[in-house]
Amino acid sequence: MVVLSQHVALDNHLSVIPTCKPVPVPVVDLTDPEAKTLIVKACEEFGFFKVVNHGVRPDLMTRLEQEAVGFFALPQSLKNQAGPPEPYGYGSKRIGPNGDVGWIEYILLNANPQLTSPKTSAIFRQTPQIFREAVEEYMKEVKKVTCKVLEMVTEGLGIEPRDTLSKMVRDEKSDSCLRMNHYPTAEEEVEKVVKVGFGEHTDPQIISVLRSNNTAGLQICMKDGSWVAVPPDHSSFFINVGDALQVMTNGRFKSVKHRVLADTRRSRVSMIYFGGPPLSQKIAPLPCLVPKQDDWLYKEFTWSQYKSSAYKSKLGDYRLGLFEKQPLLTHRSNV
Ligand SMILES: C=C1C[C@]23C[C@@]1(O)CC[C@H]2[C@@]12CC[C@H](O)[C@@](C)(C(=O)O1)[C@H]2[C@@H]3C(=O)O
Ligand SMILES: O=C(O)CCC(=O)C(=O)O
Ligand SMILES: [Fe+2]
Repeated sequence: MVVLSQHVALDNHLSVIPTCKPVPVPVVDLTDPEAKTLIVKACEEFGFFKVVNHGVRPDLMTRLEQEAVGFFALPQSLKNQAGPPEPYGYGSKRIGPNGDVGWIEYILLNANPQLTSPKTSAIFRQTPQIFREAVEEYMKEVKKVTCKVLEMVTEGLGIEPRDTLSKMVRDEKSDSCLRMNHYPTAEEEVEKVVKVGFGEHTDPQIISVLRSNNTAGLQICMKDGSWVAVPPDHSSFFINVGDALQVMTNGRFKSVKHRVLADTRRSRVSMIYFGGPPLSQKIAPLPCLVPKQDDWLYKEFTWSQYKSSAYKSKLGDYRLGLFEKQPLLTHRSNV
């Protein structure tokens, strides 16, 4: 694998990074009786894996992709009517509220259909009814995959009841969202060096379920700090462990750092379902995994507290730092 060198500043805001070689990632067949064991192993080792035999119809995935491509092909002035995102709506180049930028345009939607915002309505005003239908149907299906994976996680870890995690996503107040990203093609800046589409970060939620077209670009960070390219596969889902799951497993699962580089020949279109808990949900290490509070690496917080602090952070910040417990001093009687 090519060792990555330092980022190079470009126009003061976009970075360029040399490419790195693709490596195979763990693949889990959801119909395999061993799936839950393989999922736990992948979450411990990588915080990332690919899922096949997930049960979502391919035509549903391609329909949503086509509709998203249709939206991104609209005149800029029309798309801008649905932006800037707050945080839902249409965004271009700017990611989040704190100055992050990327070679990207996107739509961010709340997964709860009752929580529409003016920006979200503007997206659906610009697009045919079939777009809204494709979004709704896709979200229903991808939510099932999310819950199935979470139930395999709890079973694999011996957590009871098995819906301990999935019920947070199934809850009608679950704070899940759907993001559709479009990374236009980008010329090579210098030899083998391309633009950053989405800078390195971890996802805040429980798990993220990603589907993309067959254009490369996604990279994940390994435990030793090296970056590896994930070969795209338009018929599979890629699962990321998010910060909330890292906390609930007391750090046994790692929230995977990842990023997207723009491709030089083809545009990339991805859609990611972020499975999140309700705002009032308390997040802490699960007592059945870590019964003694003294052993908890994190303080308890609500998802609402975590979200507010995440939205004050920059993309690449280590957001869990604020919620880590100070290591206990060993007991000394005469101090
Ligand atoms: C820079 C930011 C964008 C983000 C909110 C944040 O302040 C930090 C976390 C970012 C992230 C990463 C994963 C998802 O794409 C996202 C929707 C999320 O929940 O956290 C984005 C946020 C965003 O784009 O609004
Ligand atoms: O577009 C992708 O492939 C990944 C994007 C991502 O990491 C995100 O939206 O949080
Ligand atoms: Fe992400």
